[in-house]
Amino acid sequence: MQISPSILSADFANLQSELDAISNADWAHVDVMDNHFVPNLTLGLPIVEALLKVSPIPLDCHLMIEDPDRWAPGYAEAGAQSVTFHVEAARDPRALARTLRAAGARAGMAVKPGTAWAPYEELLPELDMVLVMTVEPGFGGQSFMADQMPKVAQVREAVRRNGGEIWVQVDGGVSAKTIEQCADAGADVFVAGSAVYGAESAAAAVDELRALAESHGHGS
Ligand SMILES: O=C(CO)[C@H](O)[C@H](O)COP(=O)(O)O
Ligand SMILES: [Co+2]
Repeated sequence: MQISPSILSADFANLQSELDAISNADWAHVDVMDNHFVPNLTLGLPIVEALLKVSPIPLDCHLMIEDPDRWAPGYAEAGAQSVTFHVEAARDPRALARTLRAAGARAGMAVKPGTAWAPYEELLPELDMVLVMTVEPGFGGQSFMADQMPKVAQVREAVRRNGGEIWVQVDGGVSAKTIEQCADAGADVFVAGSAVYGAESAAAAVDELRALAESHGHGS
């Protein structure tokens, strides 16, 4: 069970200290948005390169961008430890996942709430993580979509069948109120932005979320 706080809800003027505040987390989730794939603009490769130099924990880069086939490899080459692209935007997800792995990153593939999982199951051997979005991508602080839990369970079942060590991540509206149902459905990596950075102590929120997930996990 791993916790990946999203720095989307952090103070962008003080990202180094905001990363230090979650050094007890497993990953720092970095939401890259390009104003095209989603109607919001955050940060890109130069900022990720700067964060990689100072982060006490590895970076989990969630690319909400058009043309990830072109842009995602640069994040892996820069040293990002995990790079997740959206399958809706990728021209050749299989080749892209292979390129990310060859550059030394874990390869993640994300599916939006309206995207079915079944057509992509055959890509599992190329992947280290599947991200099931539990909000429409684009903004932090949105309401959790419990109707995505059957998809989380479907992905977990496919991972079991595939036999690989593939993580199942949920992202969007994850909090102390919603994390247990995600763990019950089969998620094992939990992104939380507002629930961590909106808390009085970000580190305490990370510990609380991890304890809740671990008490409900599927045991892998
Ligand atoms: O990818 C994202 C939005 O597209 C963010 O990672 C996500 O929304 C985290 O924020 P919160 O926990 O506040 O929902
Ligand atoms: Co995200």
